[in-house]
Amino acid sequence: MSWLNFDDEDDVPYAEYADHAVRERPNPKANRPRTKRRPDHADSVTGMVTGVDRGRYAVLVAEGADPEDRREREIVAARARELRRTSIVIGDRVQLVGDTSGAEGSLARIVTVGERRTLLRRSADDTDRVERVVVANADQMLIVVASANPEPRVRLVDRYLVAAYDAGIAPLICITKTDLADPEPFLAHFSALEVPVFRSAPGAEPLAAIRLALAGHTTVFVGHSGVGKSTLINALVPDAGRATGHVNEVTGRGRHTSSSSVALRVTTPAGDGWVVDTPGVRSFGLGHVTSEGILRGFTDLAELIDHCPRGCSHQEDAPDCELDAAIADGRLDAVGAARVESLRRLLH
Ligand SMILES: Nc1nc2c(ncn2[C@@H]2O[C@H](COP(=O)(O)OP(=O)(O)OP(=O)(O)O)[C@@H](O)[C@H]2O)c(=O)[nH]1
Ligand SMILES: [Zn+2]
Repeated sequence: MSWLNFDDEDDVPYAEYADHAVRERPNPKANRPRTKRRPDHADSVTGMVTGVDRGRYAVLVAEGADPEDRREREIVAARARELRRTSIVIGDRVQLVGDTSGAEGSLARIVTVGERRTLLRRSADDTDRVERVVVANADQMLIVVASANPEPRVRLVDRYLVAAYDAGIAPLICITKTDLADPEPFLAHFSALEVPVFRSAPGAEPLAAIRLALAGHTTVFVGHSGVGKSTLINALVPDAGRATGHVNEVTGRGRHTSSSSVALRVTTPAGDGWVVDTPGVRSFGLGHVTSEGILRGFTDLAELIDHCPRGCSHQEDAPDCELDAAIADGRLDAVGAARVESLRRLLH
């Protein structure tokens, strides 16, 4: 049940939710406005969004979270009209009213979206400033990349790292298909970052180590198509079919489910964790990230950048950029120089 509360804020007071609380419209036909009902939604139930599909949300209510009905259960809900313009995503903590029994065919109503601890965002591309929310309240990102087939791309991993650091999410890397190619030359690009790395091959999947890293966390899995992300998730969550919050399964709407994001519970000897799969997320534009945010993705260069002239753009043409000096005098080796190149491409 601990997944419901963040470890350092057990028993989130109701006021924490007030920001996004629904303001009920006065009922013009009644003598008194409906807002007289106080406190608002006192009978609401709190849960976590585990699936989203076309205006329907799967919300998991933890065991004991509802004093009236202590069962853990998955509830299908729609959003209250007042929340029409509020995005509700996987990982959101929401409050529900209406039929919260979770019985087949029942539909509850989301009336409040809780304050988000983190928000992983992306843009369609780097020029697009409209951000799309990928997941709320994740505290880790597992970047899945293959040693070969598809060929690993430094630039894509850089993007994931920037998005993670910008959102305050701790990155992890899992490199798959180490049976097909030596992963070390690729991993060398990231060795200075101190990001935990898992190496995986058929029959030698580091499942125990990954499970340990997932316990007590909400981890969003990202990766290019074909890297083996689904293979990994199926191995980590064998009963994914039952535990998922795929709204489609619940609502019976016949839509191909593999493109919708979902939160899956992973049970480990060290406690439960949540895995968020994002199969529909193909591009990872960073149009919404500031250059400071991008720099946060390059912690290995931070010390050098501290010595740059004030207001340095760190671009190729920047006068006296410390990054150029470090490449010239050998403080940065070939891998370091490649990191600078990555940074400069992202800063464009
Ligand atoms: N050789 C090798 N093949 C692997 C490994 N892991 C996964 N594969 C294969 O790679 C292919 C793609 O794996 P998936 O798990 O479907 O990849 P995915 O990342 O989920 O891809 P999408 O479903 O397109 O998002 C499958 O044929 C897997 O059997 C590995 O460690 N080594
Ligand atoms: Zn500079």
